[in-house]
Amino acid sequence: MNEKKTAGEKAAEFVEDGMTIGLGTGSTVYYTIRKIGERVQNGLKITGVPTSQATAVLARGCGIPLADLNDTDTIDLTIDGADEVDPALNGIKGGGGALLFEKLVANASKKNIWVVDHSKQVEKLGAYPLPVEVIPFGWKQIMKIFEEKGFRPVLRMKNGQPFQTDGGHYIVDIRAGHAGDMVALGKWLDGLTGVVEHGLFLGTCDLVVVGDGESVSMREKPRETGNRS
Ligand SMILES: O=C[C@H](O)[C@H](O)[C@H](O)COP(=O)(O)O
Repeated sequence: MNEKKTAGEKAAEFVEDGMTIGLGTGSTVYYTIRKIGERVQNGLKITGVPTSQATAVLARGCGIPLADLNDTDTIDLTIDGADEVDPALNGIKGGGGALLFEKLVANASKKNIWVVDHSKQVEKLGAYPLPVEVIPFGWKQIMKIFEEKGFRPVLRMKNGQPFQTDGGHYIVDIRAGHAGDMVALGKWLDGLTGVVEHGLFLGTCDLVVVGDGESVSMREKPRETGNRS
């Protein structure tokens, strides 16, 4: 069973006529975008706000009308993937390098749904390498800081060159498992000069749709979960 497909397609059912929809990035939301595209061909009227160049290409190919985030007042719903999700629906994102645009779109959205296969569910965040987007100038200085903290940083590469995000930045993947308090880690990263964004999405997700074997399950954010960051 393709759990990414079942979860991704299920989430497309939340899209309603007239909505502005944030379109996430990755191999799971791919199926959501394809399904939304089918519904658009059958008369659904929506506007999509893509979170990456790859998603813009995919969505355009599916016939989904697109708008830039700068030309969008409110996004009704964003559907996106995730690399890890904990029981409070906090997560790590950015395995595909789209975290900065994804966070901007998510923060502008009234509701956020994540689509994942069952392997992405974890009790505690941090086993998955946490992507940190940094400016290319002086990136080695930031690596040093991460090394001193025991985060074992790795500059993400592609075809023998540093991987470049759609925003023109680099990604440093760090091992954050031992950090414990992810809120504190997020705040620390927010305050580091040269760090543009990080892949901790805390309090962002309202509903997760999980592909699990033959079935799909859904979990809502617990009420006590704090503000987005
Ligand atoms: O930068 C990429 C995004 O955060 C993706 O949504 C995330 O990596 C999950 O992707 P996938 O569904 O391909 O596992």
